Amino acid sequence: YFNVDKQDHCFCQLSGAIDECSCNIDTVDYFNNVKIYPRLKSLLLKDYFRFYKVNLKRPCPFWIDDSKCAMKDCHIKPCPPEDIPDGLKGTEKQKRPPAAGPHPSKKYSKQANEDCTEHHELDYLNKTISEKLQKELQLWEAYDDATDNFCDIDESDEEAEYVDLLLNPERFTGYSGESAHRVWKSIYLENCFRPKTSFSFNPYIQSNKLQELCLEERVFYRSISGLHASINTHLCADYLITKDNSLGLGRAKWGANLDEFQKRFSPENTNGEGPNWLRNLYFIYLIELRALVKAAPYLESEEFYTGNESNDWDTKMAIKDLLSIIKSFPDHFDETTMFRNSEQAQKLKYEFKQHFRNITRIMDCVGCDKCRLWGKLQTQGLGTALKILFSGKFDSMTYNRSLDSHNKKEFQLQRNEIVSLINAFGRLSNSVYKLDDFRQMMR
Ligand SMILES: Cc1cc2nc3c(=O)[nH]c(=O)nc-3n(C[C@H](O)[C@H](O)[C@H](O)COP(=O)(O)OP(=O)(O)OC[C@H]3O[C@@H](n4cnc5c(N)ncnc54)[C@H](O)[C@@H]3O)c2cc1C
Repeated sequence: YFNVDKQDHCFCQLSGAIDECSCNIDTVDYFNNVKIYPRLKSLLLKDYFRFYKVNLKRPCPFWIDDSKCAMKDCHIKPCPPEDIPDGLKGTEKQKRPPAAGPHPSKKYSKQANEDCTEHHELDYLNKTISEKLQKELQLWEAYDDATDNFCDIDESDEEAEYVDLLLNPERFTGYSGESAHRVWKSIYLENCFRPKTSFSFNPYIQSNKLQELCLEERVFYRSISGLHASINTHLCADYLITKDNSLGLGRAKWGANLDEFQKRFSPENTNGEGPNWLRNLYFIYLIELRALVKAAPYLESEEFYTGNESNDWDTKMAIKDLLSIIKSFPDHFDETTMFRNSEQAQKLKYEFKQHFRNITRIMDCVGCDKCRLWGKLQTQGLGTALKILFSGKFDSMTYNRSLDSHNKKEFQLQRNEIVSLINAFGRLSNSVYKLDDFRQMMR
């Protein structure tokens, strides 16, 4: 009578409070499945969010990747130019922020000083700025923006192309083996903070060692592990069911694969870790949810321009509606407990950012185009969320204040950052929703 069905193991440990947060799994399940998921599902069909600009040809900066994806379906179909809304073609004029090198002020400070010495009347505060200096200031601003970023931004990269995300859904691709493991290994081994007593021969981190890490380090690990859990949930939820190759992939049958899900997440198959990984999925969900509420004043004033007035208006209204629901969530993640004041905290924040940037670069080593596309999009989305939470630029926004153009400029997010943020959150929302399907299938 008390025997818990063995099949239910992935879920019986998945209840109660979410680590580092004050809310629990059931609250998120209900909030997501009933309120967020249906809204995001229709929002992500809109043109503004559908086209993502990305360079999938960047070589892996860390090793030579000679992998081949196991399936033909790994390939990406880039968008024919005529399918891209006119308004989006115009965004290419945005400038790529200079890559972090020496601060431009170093390069320009001598010149700037020379300009200033011309105005030496003692009390006179000259507020005019020469055209030349204005250009320099813009460059400084762009530099500051670039150093706030948690990712390298592809948008203005000359080789970047628009990809229609609806034509290239994230699902099972067969990408696995040495190449996939090398990417995950390198993420956990070199780019996640590691507990001191973790075994050097095991690149993966055991959950019972996490208490050896400080809060910020745990947050970093849980976010990455949550992203990994989300990717693997998707490949189980949208699996190639019909293996008959004669059907051709266009006509193949896709659907949920419960065995695959249990293989990846049941405690028996994962040394007890599966439920912790799923818990981390809820954690990253809360991180991105909080970022959205923090950036709400900015997003509410965004035009979502694609050149089609009525579509753009619908998108704007759908975003407002989504954000009003997100604001009603009772128990948001509290990022103010992180990176508190001390000099050491600043150093930690710097490391956090560097580690994360490295992870976004590792995405260029993913040896399957479709996985690379979604890997890049989701890490950029998470990077944008972290920038919103920790750059300090979004701290002083209040919900009631509509942003004037000056304010807006100060908090500038590029189109691709917005697209990746909402799509990445859409992926997490979809994973939480799909977990419920698996839960039902096990009953
Ligand atoms: C960026 C990226 C994107 C991918 N996208 C896709 C895709 O769209 N479709 C597709 O079919 N495949 C995709 N893959 C491949 C997929 O994630 C797996 O790597 C592959 O299916 C092999 O799975 P595996 O069981 O060997 O374990 P992997 O998922 O490769 O995991 C390796 C090891 O990591 C540990 N681990 C597993 N999950 C977690 C977690 N959540 N948290 C912490 N540690 C964990 C375990 O010890 C495991 O043995 C992607 C891989 C990468 C790197």
